Amino acid sequence: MIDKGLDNIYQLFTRTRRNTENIIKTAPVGICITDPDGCFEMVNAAYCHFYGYSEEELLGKHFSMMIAPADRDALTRRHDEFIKGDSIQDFRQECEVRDKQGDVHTIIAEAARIEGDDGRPRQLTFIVDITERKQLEERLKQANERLDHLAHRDELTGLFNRRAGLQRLGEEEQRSKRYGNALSIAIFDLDSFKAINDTYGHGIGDDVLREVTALVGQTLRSTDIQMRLGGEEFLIIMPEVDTQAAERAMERVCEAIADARFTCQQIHVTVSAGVACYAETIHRCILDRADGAMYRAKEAGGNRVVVA
Ligand SMILES: Nc1nc2c(ncn2[C@@H]2O[C@H](COP(=O)(O)OP(=O)(O)OP(=O)(O)O)[C@@H](O)[C@H]2O)c(=O)[nH]1
Repeated sequence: MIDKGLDNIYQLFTRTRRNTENIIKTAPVGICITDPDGCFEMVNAAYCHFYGYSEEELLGKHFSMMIAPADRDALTRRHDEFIKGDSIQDFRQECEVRDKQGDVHTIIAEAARIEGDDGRPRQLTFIVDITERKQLEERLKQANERLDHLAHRDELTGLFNRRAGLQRLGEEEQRSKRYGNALSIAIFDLDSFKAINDTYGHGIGDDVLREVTALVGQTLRSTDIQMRLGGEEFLIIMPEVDTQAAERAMERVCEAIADARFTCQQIHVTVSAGVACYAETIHRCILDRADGAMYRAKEAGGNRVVVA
């Protein structure tokens, strides 16, 4: 009677062990066990299939053979600390790995510390392939960046477009009002640009716009923001710059442009600029004041700066 009971328990124990082994073998996720030195002690079929190695090729080898070189040292250290440490019982990490063919995949590795039959700790790791999800995320990110670029940037010059520029101006005006910082703007426009288009063609006209704005960007401070209002008219926002400094900056811009020659046609270009400073007490919009000053610069013959 007693023997029969023990026999049943033994059968149950054997069946449970077989079931556990079968679950690990047939699990659709890659599972491995690494010893305290980081060498494979067990790999299941999904693990071997994912990496393209046979079980014999993996057992006894160090797990870092699959890790991308850039992550290898950090993950080996992490494995060793995880095996040694007693505070962290499990961890989850995203990393890049390479299969036998050299193809790169992104995986999420989730690990738990278990005790081996020799009483020493082991790392039990489950891996999930997230390569497709990562690629999709990357494509989505690029598409969003492109959309963002199209919505806020001028295609020809790469500068902020009118909508983004005016929004930025509104933000800078609010900041100036709140903190009492100086804020100047300048509007500049290429003189007789129509004649350039008419003489050299629209394509060269486009090149002139690109090259002139690039030169203006180099002449300004990195904190100044240049944007295209439309056509050959541009706005520069100069946060924390007073009227005199803004006037000097625009005179430098005018000079730099007049001294340069643009495109393969060596075209001489001049600009007219109007400068205005933000002041709460003046109710006329800063943009209109700069625009008015710019037209006075044009009327006075161009290639000059007028302060509103
Ligand atoms: N190539 C090119 N030309 C443009 C672009 N946008 C506007 N234009 C041209 O810019 C010229 C602007 O002409 P006007 O408004 O008469 O100005 P202007 O000839 O510079 O004369 P002033 O401003 O009085 O000095 C027109 O010929 C437009 O076709 C562009 O993106 N590329």
